[in-house]
Amino acid sequence: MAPEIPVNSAYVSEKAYQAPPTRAYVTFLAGNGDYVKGVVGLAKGLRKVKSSYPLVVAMLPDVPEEHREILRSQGCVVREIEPVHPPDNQVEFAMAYYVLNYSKLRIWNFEEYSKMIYLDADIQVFDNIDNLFDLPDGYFHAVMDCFCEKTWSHSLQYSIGYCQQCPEKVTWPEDMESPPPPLYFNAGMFVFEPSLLTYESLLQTLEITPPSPFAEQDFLNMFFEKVYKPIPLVYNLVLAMLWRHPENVELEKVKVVHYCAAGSKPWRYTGEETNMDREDIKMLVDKWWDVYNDETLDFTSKIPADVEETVTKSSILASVLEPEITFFPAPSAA
Ligand SMILES: O=c1ccn([C@@H]2O[C@H](COP(=O)(O)OP(=O)(O)O)[C@@H](O)[C@H]2O)c(=O)[nH]1
Ligand SMILES: OC[C@H]1O[C@H](O[C@@H]2[C@@H](O)[C@H](O)[C@@H](O)[C@H](O)[C@@H]2O)[C@H](O)[C@@H](O)[C@H]1O
Ligand SMILES: [Mn+2]
Repeated sequence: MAPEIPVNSAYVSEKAYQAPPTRAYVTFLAGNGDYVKGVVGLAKGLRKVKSSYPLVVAMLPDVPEEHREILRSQGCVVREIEPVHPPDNQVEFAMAYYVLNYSKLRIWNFEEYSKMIYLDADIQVFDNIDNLFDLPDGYFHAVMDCFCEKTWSHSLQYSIGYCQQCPEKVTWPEDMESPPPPLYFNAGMFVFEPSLLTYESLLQTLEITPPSPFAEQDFLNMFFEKVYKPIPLVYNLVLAMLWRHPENVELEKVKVVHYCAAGSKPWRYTGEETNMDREDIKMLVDKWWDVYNDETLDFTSKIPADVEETVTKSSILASVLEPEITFFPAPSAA
C-alpha cells in the first residue's frame, strides 16, 4: 500500500513544490496555555510581510495535539523537542517560568537548516526582515537589551542605575565588582547557525554553569560573548525602551516588536499594568490583533490546482493499484 501523502500538508507543498529550505524562522512553544496564540500571530505576521522562509515551531511534549494541529493548519513546521533542564540550583529566576526557556537550546540541533532566525512567540514582525539571513556567518546577531525594568532589580547594574542603552549616564564604580558583559543581548530574537558541535558544547557548558535570574538569556550571553554582534533595535523593540530610553527609539522605523513588558502580551492585555495605558502600547497591541484576526493571512496550500490534482490522482491511483512487488523490510543495521 503506497504511503498516503496528505495533500494539503505544508510538507507536500514544500516537497512537491519547492526544494526544502535551508533557512527558516524558528520559535519556541511550551505548555497548553495561550502562547499558541502568539505563534499563530507570528506565522500570520511573517506571511503578511511575505517572508520567503517557513516558521518552525520547537515545542515541548506538553503542547497538546489540538494546538499542534492549529499550528500545522497555519503552515508551521512542528518539531517536538525534549526539555533542557539547568543544573540543580537555588537561583530565583526573574520570572519562575524562565526555567522553561533553557529548552530553547534544542534549536541548535536543527542541522537541516544552515541559518535560522529565532523569534519568541510574543514577538511580531511588521516588516520583512529576510535580509538578516544574509548577515555574516560565524557570529551571533541580536539586539541589545535594557536593564532598567524591575525584572532587573536583583542586578548590580540596576542598583546603581547603569544601563548599556545610556552608558554615559552612570559610570561603573571602581570599587564594585566587574561590570556585566560590555554588550548584553535580549534573547527573544537572534540570528544563528544550527550546528551539532555548538549544540553539544552548549549542553555540556550548561551542565557546569550555575543558573542565573535571566536563565538561558544570561547563559547565551556568556556562551556567545566573543562572537556577539549587536544589530539595530528596529529588529527587536523591547517595549520598555519606549519609556526607559525613548531617545533611542524611532517607532515608525521599528520592524519587530517584542511584547515582553509586564502586561503587554496582546492575548492577555488588560491595560491595567504600569505603562500599559500608553497610547503607543495600545496602538502596538491593536496592530498585533489586526494581524491575528486577519483571515486573509490564514495559511492556504501553495500547491497550484493542476499540481494538487496530479498529486491527489497519483495518491488515489497508488492506493488503488496494489503494488505487484512485495516489500521486505531491510535487515536492521543494529
Ligand atoms: O508558558 C510559556 C512561557 C514561555 N513560552 C515561550 O518562551 C518564550 C520566552 O518567554 P517570554 O516571551 O514570556 O519571556 P519575556 O520575553 O517576556 O521575558 C515565549 O515567547 C514563548 O515562545 C511558552 O511557549 N510558554
Ligand atoms: O528566560 C529569560 C527571558 O529573558 C528575556 O526577557 C526579559 C528581558 O528582555 C529583560 O531585559 C526585560 O526587562 C524583561 O521584560 C524580559 O521579559 C527574553 O526576552 C526572553 O526571551 C527570555 O530569554
Ligand atoms: Mn518574549
